[in-house]
Amino acid sequence: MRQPGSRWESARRPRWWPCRTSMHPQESPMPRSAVRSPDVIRQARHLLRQGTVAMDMLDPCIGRSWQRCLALGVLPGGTHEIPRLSQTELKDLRDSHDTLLRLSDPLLAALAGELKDCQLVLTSRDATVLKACGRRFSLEPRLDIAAGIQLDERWFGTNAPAVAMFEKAPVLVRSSEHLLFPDNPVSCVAVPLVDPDEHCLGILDLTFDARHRYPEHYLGRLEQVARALKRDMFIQRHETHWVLEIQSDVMAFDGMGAALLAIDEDGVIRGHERQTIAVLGMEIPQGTDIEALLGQPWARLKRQCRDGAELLAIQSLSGTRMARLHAPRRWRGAVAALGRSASASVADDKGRTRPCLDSLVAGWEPQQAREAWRAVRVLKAGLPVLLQGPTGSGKEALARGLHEESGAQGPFVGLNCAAIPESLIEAELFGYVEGAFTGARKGGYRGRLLEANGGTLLLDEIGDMPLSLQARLLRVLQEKVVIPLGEHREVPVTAAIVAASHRHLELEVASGSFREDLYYRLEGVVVELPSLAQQSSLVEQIHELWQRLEQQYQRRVVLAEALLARLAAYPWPGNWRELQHCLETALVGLEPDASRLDLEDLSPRWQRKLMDVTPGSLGQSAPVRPAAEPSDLAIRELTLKHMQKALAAHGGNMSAAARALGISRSTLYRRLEQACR
Ligand SMILES: Nc1ncnc2c1ncn2[C@@H]1O[C@H](COP(=O)(O)OP(=O)(O)OP(=O)(O)O)[C@@H](O)[C@H]1O
Repeated sequence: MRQPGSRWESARRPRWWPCRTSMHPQESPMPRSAVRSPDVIRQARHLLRQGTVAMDMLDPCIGRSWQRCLALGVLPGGTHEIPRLSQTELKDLRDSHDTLLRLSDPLLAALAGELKDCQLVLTSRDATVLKACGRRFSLEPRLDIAAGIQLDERWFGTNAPAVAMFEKAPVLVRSSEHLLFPDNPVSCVAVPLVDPDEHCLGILDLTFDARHRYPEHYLGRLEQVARALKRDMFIQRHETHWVLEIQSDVMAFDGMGAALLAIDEDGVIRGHERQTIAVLGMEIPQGTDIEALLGQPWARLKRQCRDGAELLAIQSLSGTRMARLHAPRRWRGAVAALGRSASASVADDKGRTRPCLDSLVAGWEPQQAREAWRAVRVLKAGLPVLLQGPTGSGKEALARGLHEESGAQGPFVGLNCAAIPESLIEAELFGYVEGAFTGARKGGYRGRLLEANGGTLLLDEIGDMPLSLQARLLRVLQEKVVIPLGEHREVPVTAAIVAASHRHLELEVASGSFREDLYYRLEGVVVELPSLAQQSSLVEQIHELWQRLEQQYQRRVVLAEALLARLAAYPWPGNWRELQHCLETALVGLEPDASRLDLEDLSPRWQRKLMDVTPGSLGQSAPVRPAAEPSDLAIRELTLKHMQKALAAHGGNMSAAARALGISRSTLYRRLEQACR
């Protein structure tokens, strides 16, 4: 384990230039401005040919690299081949760096989209290229930087990933400092990527035109990415905890010098990142109470986070600090990462995020939404509710939302009455004892009703339940007891029942296929789910769904405005299911490095469908949804969302966000101002 203060702890060093880690006053008596100038480096190369590394003329980390190369006999003028891994070796290497590749993917995709004129290179811990994307500079073929090439100094001489690996610090290598290839017109910056324990995972490198005047900006951007990766890993490691990210400085919002604390539900600190001690200027023993540290009620901080006030001002020993509270995964949705309320969605056990009740009813008429909230209260009181709506309108999603909102401690259990043969529904629902019938499981089966005890049972497509079972179900609802098949005694049922159907049950009653008495028992609260075409804020809803998908697939992709407008104008006959399928396939089918989704990126079938619908023709294509006409307000909302998203994706950097949106910085300012008016 490395000690605090080791060179991996890049975020603790002051941000000055050049090569802050390796600069040592005694080593470089020349004025700082002179070191690294092309003339001085030329003189140093001249001396190198005579076997001397002129440390006083070079940036110290470059000087050390030249010394290593000299000792290895790697000298300018060589034309040898540079080793590359075979496909099998490369696959093995990539497999052994799986975590790095997976976690860095969304960050690199965003960076590649932002820095189009650069080449972005991710290497292994020993500087072998795992992945290269972005611009390709036309260098000699043997220098072509592609996956599998080994950038070890033994072959490649001085280069940024290898120097960063040795120095364990961010580095800049200017074109003429590349020992073997001084005439290549590219400079490079590289940073080590480390995990929260300061273990090196790999190196991130950016190669760019040597004429660029401010290479340190590139280095700063890479440091931000390295920091974000480390933070994401910490948060992921503590996914059941709250993570409080405290900025080192009240004015700093880039997260570079932040302290990270993992806190449990009761406010007890369960872990912290190494640099936290330095940032807060104090030891933090495990088990410390966060309230004692901050002098602020923990419950209030959590509430603020749930209410969406993610950026918090907190008091610490050294004064006011800005902090960000990340909710545990149970609460966290994609939106949380992008600066919205953390309670808009919940994650299921497969890591997919699901909308919560608030967000499910966001586009509904107020009266319909009120019924959904009434249903929560009714369920809490132990009475059944009925959900009715067209296929794909989200009945099951709503049932889950009601269950979560009701605060039930037991599980959510579903039974689709249309999906199981009539002969099996009875056993599935009511359970049975061992030997109750031929083929009964050894030990019997509790049945879904009892499995859901203390929680919620969704009886989906209840209109398909056989009439004979409807009578038994009615008894369960009235008496709150069940008699499993082959059993003689009654077993209490404490599950709340949600029934759902796409059929109009009142009509089914009239036609005799649904029992009238059961219908009356269920119709106390009927929530009618609107079709997607009847919902008002479709733009917003598509946005939220997109963010959830981004979270699920760990990608950051901007949805082009023109495409979003078309999606919002499409009538979606298959409702949420169709919309979700369209967006999900679009996202997973997108090139791994793409950072934006346009109409042209969709499958030809979807392109054709969406081409036929324009926001202008919306009135004709979806007459039932006049509210979805892209009003000024909707367009303003859409624009604001897009800009906010781009800003969040680029850590608040206006220039980078403007570039990603394809507009100038001043236009971005102007549009933000207009949208917020
Ligand atoms: N408000 C919503 N926001 C985003 N996705 C939703 C929403 N509602 C439903 N979905 C998604 O749409 C799909 C269909 O939803 P669900 O199964 O709940 O519909 P349903 O009405 O029960 O369908 P069916 O009548 O065919 O059983 C699911 O993948 C669900 O996650």
